[in-house]
Amino acid sequence: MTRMQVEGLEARYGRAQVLHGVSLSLRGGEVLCLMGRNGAGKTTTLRSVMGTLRPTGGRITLDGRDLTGLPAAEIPRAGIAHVPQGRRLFSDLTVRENLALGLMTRGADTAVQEAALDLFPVLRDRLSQRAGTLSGGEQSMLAMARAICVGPRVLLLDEPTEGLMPSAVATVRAAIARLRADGVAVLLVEQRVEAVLEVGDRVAFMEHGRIRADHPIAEVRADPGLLKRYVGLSV
Ligand SMILES: Nc1ncnc2c1ncn2[C@@H]1O[C@H](COP(=O)(O)OP(=O)(O)OP(=O)(O)O)[C@@H](O)[C@H]1O
Repeated sequence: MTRMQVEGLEARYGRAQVLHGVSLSLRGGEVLCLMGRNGAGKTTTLRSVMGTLRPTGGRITLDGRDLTGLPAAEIPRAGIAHVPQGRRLFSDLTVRENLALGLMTRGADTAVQEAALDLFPVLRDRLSQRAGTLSGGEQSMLAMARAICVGPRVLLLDEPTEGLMPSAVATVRAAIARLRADGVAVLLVEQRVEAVLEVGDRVAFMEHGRIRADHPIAEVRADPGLLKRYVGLSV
């Protein structure tokens, strides 16, 4: 079974150290939610795992293989896909072409694309449309569909439902549940508590570039003090 381990990850922007030894571990078929206040380092953690920001310390392993310091292009090939903030689609390329780039990453076959389109049927009608002309919600769904086309063992999602209409939010959550059932390990940065409680198995709370607490979802439900302390939310 898939297992990703992050140990003592450190990262900086220029002279400012932002991650001070982030450790977490994630298994296939599990959704780990990363929560914390603005600026806690959630996005930086995902970027450091993907190698788009080169970590200055620590180790990342996937099923025992050390991925630390690999060029950013190698990380998706190793099986970790990312839906970043801002989505980073190729806006001049069509929906079909964006998905094809996902498929090429690890040589997934078109059945994987069909499965992704089954999760986001709205994209099926827009395969020839340029990504840049999709609505914001459709772009978010395309970014997720493209990541699914990689055929990842681990999927990193940075606030995938941000700015979406309720119906699209439900579609994205259903997709996360499907991936989990298929044994994908999901690391989800999410601000919305109800989303975390619905799709999460565990919550890791970040503060000032460190993981301060890591709890099964049942404990988060039972102890609203955790959300209040680390996210400033009353539920
Ligand atoms: N490109 C950058 N250059 C310099 N500092 C940055 C850069 N990106 C982020 N930071 C800083 O690093 C810290 C962590 O940012 P990060 O985006 O990881 O936080 P976050 O937990 O994802 O926050 P949010 O919930 O607001 O998205 C913040 O203090 C932020 O200002």
